[in-house]
Amino acid sequence: MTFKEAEKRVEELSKLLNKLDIKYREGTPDISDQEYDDLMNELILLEKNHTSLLKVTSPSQRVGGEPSKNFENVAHNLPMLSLSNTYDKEDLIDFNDRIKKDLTIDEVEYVCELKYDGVALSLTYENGILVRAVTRGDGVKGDDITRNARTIKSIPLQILGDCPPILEVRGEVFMSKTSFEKNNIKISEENEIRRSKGNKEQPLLANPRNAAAGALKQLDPKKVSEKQLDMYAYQIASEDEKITSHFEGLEALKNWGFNIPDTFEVRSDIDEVWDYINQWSEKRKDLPLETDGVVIKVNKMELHNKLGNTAKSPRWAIAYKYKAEAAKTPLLSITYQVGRTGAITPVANLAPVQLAGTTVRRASLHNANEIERLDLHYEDIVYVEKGGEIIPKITGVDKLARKESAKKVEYISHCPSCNSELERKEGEAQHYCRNWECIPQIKGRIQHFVSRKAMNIDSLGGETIDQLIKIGLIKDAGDLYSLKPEDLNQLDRFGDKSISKLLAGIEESKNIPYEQVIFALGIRSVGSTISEKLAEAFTTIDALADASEEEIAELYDVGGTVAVEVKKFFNSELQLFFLEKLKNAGIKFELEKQDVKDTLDGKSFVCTGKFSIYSRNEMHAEIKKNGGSVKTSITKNVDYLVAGEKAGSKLKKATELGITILTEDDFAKMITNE
Ligand SMILES: NC(=O)c1ccc[n+]([C@@H]2O[C@H](COP(=O)([O-])OP(=O)(O)OC[C@H]3O[C@@H](n4cnc5c(N)ncnc54)[C@H](O)[C@@H]3O)[C@@H](O)[C@H]2O)c1
Ligand SMILES: [Zn+2]
Repeated sequence: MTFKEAEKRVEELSKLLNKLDIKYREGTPDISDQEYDDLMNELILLEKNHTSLLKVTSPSQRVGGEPSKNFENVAHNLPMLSLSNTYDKEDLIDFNDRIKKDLTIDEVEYVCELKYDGVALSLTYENGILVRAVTRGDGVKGDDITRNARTIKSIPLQILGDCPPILEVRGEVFMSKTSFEKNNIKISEENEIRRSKGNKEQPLLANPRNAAAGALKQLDPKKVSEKQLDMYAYQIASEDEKITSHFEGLEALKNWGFNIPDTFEVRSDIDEVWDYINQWSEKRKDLPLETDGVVIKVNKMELHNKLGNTAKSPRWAIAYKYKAEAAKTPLLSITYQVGRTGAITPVANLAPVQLAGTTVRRASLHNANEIERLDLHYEDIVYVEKGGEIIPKITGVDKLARKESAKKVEYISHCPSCNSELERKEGEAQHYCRNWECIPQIKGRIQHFVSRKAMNIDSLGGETIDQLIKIGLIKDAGDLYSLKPEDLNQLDRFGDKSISKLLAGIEESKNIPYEQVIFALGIRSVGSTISEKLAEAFTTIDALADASEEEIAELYDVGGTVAVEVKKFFNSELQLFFLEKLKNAGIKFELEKQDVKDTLDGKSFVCTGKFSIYSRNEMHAEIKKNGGSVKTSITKNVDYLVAGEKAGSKLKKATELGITILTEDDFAKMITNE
């Protein structure tokens, strides 16, 4: 490579790495970590061979991100560095050889720790009290997020026992796999409500690391606490003569009350380090948090000082990273699936590739925007990664491998099943087929109807539904209730046992409670949470059918979109025909009364302000459980206003209208009949 070529490549790589950093921090990396690290290593090598090309602004010289404008920026006592990293055993051997040579010693003892996948945080304690928590930022200065850090349970606010008057501890803040899942379930549930109100949905958390970073930067400490973050400490960064080894440091941290996992170990040479790496390569998947490698640190503190740091990382440590669960494979074709609501989902068919122990053949593409975002072309080589979902995700495209003749993927304009023209509303991501009789939609509606959270007829599988539709035995789920044994005899591979099992399942579904029946109807925007709310408010199907749009929209957490969809459903001839069949079959179209007490005697309530005993949702649930109803706005028909702290305009209006005002205590007494 000539100097000119090297210069050009350095510039190219710097630009690319800067761009990739931004996408990575946003939680939507364009490429896998390993590929990023390969590009970084290429840059480092070029800069090493052509020292005049090395600029202080190069990505190779920079640590992490930038401090943000939302928090006070604080300079670190000692810079918070990154770690040099490798995916190869060879590099570990080189690392060990170099240390031995530099220090002219024969043996080096190491401590191995797992590399926790989160964000670095520095904690300062003065006389044992936590006074400051600062993020890594650009390595020199970071964000003061002390208030947020205090909400993390595994961060001690006060040190146990004796400690130096000034103590700086560094560690990794992370979101456990369980919290990550819980947080995403919560977002999905909240999205159901947002959707129902026609509000914008919140994106799901991309991965635990990104989620932890995002949570730490919330401005409201209460929001941080809700995210259930954790922290593992991994280093004492302040002077402490008593501590002569990293191992002793970790033990001291443990005794002072820090959270230290018991996965760290002392290893007496590099071969033993390699054993540790192998030992954890699979086992780490059972740990409560994501880890992406092993950090290998020289044990003796005195050697740390002798070895010192580079601009970006300490010379006494290295990270060995496990190869990411990502793969590269050609895109073969795209299939467009039609869901029960007519929504179209594009799915990428891939050349089979091994990923995290399974063979991957398909990946979800979500919608036209996603295809656009990836700038996907036919025959592209794509990167697939396995996240939390079952179906892997395409994270990027190898644009360098793209053939010049490759054509951009154009989204379909007509339904792949019935050929109706597709519709896409302004501002919506999804395309829809609007043909009611489109076969996959019929099948989807029936599958939804029999699903576990709906009518729970698990003896009816997808293939059987296909056959029943094909033979013409069913057009909708209502027809299931008139199926006879002799009808089912016509099905392939469906013996007497299967027949009686299916019929029994159908029969049992007549006991499914009303709120689940509402969900089973498959009204758009009506998920299981909304179904429960509708069932509580309109205790029979006729009451629901007769409810006005305003009455539905007025229900707490329900909103306009649901109201429109419910009305649309009950105004549709086709749906009325379907309902008639269900009615004749004896499906439960009424709420069972046993759970409802009549303590509140049908009175209506509005709740406003901040409460200390109940959350708003709990209070609403109590009202309904005790036979009252919940309204969202004050009118003269409201019986009570329960006013918490900072009640505001509703309190004023209620007072003007002479509505009885209750405190939270009054309310609690009322429902406990005190
Ligand atoms: N895919 C992409 O597009 C993309 C883009 C940018 C960065 N990245 C990835 O991010 C890396 C750079 O991030 P980085 O600078 O935070 O480096 P890093 O995350 O690879 O390593 C340094 C960090 O490891 C953490 N750590 C975890 N466990 C530790 C332990 N036991 N002891 C000490 N430290 C521990 C510390 O917080 C430390 O700051 C790159 O190497 C790359 O893999 C990927
Ligand atoms: Zn169609």
